[in-house]
Amino acid sequence: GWGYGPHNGPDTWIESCPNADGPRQSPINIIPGQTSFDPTLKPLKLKYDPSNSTDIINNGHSFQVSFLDDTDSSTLTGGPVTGTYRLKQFHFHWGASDDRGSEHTINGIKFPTELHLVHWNTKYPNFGDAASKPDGLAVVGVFLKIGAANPKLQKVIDALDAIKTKGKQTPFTNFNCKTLLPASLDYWTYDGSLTTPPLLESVTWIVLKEPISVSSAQMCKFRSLMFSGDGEAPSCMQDNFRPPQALKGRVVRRSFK
Ligand SMILES: NS(=O)(=O)c1cccc(NC(=O)NCCCCO)c1
Ligand SMILES: [Zn+2]
Repeated sequence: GWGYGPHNGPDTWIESCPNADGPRQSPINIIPGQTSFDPTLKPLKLKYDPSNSTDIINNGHSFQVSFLDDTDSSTLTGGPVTGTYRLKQFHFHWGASDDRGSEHTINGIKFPTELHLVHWNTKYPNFGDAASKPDGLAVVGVFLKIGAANPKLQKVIDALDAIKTKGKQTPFTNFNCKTLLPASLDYWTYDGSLTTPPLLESVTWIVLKEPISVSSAQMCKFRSLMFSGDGEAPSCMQDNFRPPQALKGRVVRRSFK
């Protein structure tokens, strides 16, 4: 199946995923000087209930923390979206070294890792259905830059030992996602897609301008995960990012002057 290696990486995805060269693919390079301030954009409203987190899993492409999404207790409203989007999961993308790893870039600058908080539109019955609709998903992207160790990440980092290989999962309760957000919720927004196959063009992207911090040592812990499962040829989970895709005439709006 698809992956991030030389034989199954992003440049090969077009072979089995025709969306790969579609009109609204993600990620993109954001050029702040070419974005358009939109005064009609509302403030982003993120409400996260720590009791909704359930478990953390190594899915062979990243690790993700999943949430109970049977009520409106963890939601995204306002911002560029209409209606209510429920938090489903969050995950990260990162590099083999601190000089790369993010999927979105700013003026061509790569961050060492990028957090994705994935939400689905409650006008649809569930995530899977929403993922096939043009207004089905909203993903908040948060850049992380190298600095002091981020204590808010430590609970995630400490759980990684239990999910080293593909398919492993472990309970992960009472996690407050709010602690992973920067002080400012200023954002860029554009119409895009999932950044992994099936590359569905159903995502309203909301990329926060302000990064949060992560230390090099914490990044090493991310890189200790494996793409491979037990009994498979070992392969370190790193460079699990898709590079920026063509803008194809899309406008990137910003919520801040
Ligand atoms: N990286 S991302 O665009 O935020 C994103 C968000 C939600 C789902 C996905 N991709 C997928 O679910 N792909 C299906 C197979 C992935 C293995 O679990 C990507
Ligand atoms: Zn992602």
